[in-house]
Amino acid sequence: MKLTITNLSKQYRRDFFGLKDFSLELTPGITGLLGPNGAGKSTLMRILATINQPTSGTVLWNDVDIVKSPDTLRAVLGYLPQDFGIYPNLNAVEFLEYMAAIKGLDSKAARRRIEELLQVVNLVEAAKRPLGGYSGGMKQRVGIAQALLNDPQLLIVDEPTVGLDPEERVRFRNLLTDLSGDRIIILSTHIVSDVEAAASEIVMINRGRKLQHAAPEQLLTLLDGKVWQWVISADKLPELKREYLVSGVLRRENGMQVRVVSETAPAPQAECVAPSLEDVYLREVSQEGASK
Ligand SMILES: Nc1ncnc2c1ncn2[C@@H]1O[C@H](COP(=O)(O)OP(=O)(O)OP(=O)(O)O)[C@@H](O)[C@H]1O
Repeated sequence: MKLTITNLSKQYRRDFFGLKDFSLELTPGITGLLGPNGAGKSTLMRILATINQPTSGTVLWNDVDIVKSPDTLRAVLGYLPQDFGIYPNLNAVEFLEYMAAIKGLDSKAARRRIEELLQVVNLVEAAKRPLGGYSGGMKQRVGIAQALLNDPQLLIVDEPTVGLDPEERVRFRNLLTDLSGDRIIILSTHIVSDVEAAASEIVMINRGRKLQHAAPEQLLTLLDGKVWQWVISADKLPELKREYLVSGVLRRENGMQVRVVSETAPAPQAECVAPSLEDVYLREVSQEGASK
């Protein structure tokens, strides 16, 4: 089972590409697609979900071209789009039955699958309540349930934690981890903590281009010996930000504890600390365009 993306580009205007020369090979497990707003994440996911067509490049699902033969992938695809709309007057069972019918599932098999899925997403008790009264997290769990109706081999979830409170976000992350098994899951987000625990591989993207693709622990090694921490007085912060990439600031009793990414010690009292994925992400996004 593999998804092979080669030199994929999507041109929106004469001088603007939403995605540019993007190549990637994915195998089972969770891949976190991490990038700021407007980076090109949805553009990529909509092409992979066979909703949009690329301007150039290819996507192969087990060596079959998904642009020429979209149905091969559609049969085994689950997709939770960013702007997933629910029907507020339907309850979860009615909604899932409706989605199963759209997907062409046999109604008896669908009923069994819906019962199973309501357990998986922990919505058995709320199953007969109208979706309009659900919390953000519950709506996203119904969204995942509809994406899982056909037991997909490729599951694409686009910014699923937007609008969720911290507890719901953790619950949703755990749910995805439980689902990983023998399928390819692509999870897009601009929030580092959404992917650092769950994803076995992370792809960083900005301005339509791939910046990095590696396991989280490999990415951390990029900044070994390059993250520094010390305390400064608050009035020195603007100057520090002009000169260095400041990846974190914490208020302390004796001033501001700053975290800085720098090749060499930025101050005599700066202590070298272990890099975080957030440091790597900020460095990649800020360095992009500059020479590395
Ligand atoms: N249909 C379109 N026509 C023109 N430009 C578009 C279109 N769709 C997206 N874009 C632009 O392409 C770029 C990438 O957008 P995309 O939605 O893929 O980013 P994203 O990483 O998913 O960010 P967000 O989370 O903010 O949606 C953005 O600059 C966006 O404005």
